Amino acid sequence: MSQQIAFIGAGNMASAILKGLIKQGKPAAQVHVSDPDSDKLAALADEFPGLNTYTNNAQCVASADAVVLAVKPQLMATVCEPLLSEQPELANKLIVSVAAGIKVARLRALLGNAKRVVRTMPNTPCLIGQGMTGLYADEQVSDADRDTAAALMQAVGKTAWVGSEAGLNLVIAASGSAPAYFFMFMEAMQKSVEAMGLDADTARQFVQQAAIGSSHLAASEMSKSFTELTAQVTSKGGTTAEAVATFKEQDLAGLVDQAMRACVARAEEMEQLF
Ligand SMILES: NC(=O)C1=CN([C@@H]2O[C@H](COP(=O)(O)OP(=O)(O)OC[C@H]3O[C@@H](n4cnc5c(N)ncnc54)[C@H](O)[C@@H]3O)[C@@H](O)[C@H]2O)C=CC1
Ligand SMILES: O=C(O)[C@@H]1CCC=N1
Repeated sequence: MSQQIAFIGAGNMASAILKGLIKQGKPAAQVHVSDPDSDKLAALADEFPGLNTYTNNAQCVASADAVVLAVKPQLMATVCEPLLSEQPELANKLIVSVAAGIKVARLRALLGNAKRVVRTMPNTPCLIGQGMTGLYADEQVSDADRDTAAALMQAVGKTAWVGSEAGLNLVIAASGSAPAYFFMFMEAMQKSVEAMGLDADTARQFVQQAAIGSSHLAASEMSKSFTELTAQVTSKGGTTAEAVATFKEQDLAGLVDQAMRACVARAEEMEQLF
């Protein structure tokens, strides 16, 4: 990929993706990033000599072949409208959005009826190259552009296409927002054993390694369902059975379902708002 790639916004997601790209061998000189926060830009420029940094979005996209929109959804309209008026060529470039809740049709409307729009939904494990990104594009987007967008996100983890735009909101619930659920669960486990007497560092170490080991085990045993993997831990009349029974009595699955549905509902609401 020898294209010039521009990132609008130098926050968590943009910096994760651009770091992944450069670590994979893309010359920093082919990467452009803009943000009003010059401290963020300076930190990235220190880490990646040759990286092109800007506080002006229009300058950032001027020579770009592909533009990654990585600002908060609430800001998308206020970022895109002046950018398009200063750089009308933007409408002809490949646009890759990482924003939740901004549909392709809305992005096209904000970007002068741009055809080449790909929506993506990454997650924060992209920061360490362990991300998972869902991608969606409609029939107006060429295979070459799809490949470019997927290659960008593959710099920071795995990717999968979803067949419908509504499916991307389900990816938000299952993956984009999901690190927060796992961290909350881990925190609740840590706090509980701390309250029962384990020191905080030891508690975190055990909970964290249990999570890492469990997810690696699940990934290495793809033929086993999560139910089967749970059964493998659960001795009849033993300790796990008591914990599992408590989760079932308290309807953990129902609670998770409610949270996932609230997440999807907010994504749908954002589609109307922004
Ligand atoms: N954080 C997450 O777990 C995920 C976030 N996303 C999406 O990624 C997008 C960015 O989120 P984060 O990276 O978490 O946010 P962030 O707050 O870390 O980054 C946003 C960046 O945009 C910059 N910015 C603000 N105004 C700007 C402007 N006018 N022009 C250029 N840059 C401007 C901010 O200074 C900040 O550095 C959002 O749309 C979000 O929906 C998608 C998947 C996961
Ligand atoms: O909370 C959010 O809206 C973004 C999208 C997925 C993760 N963070």
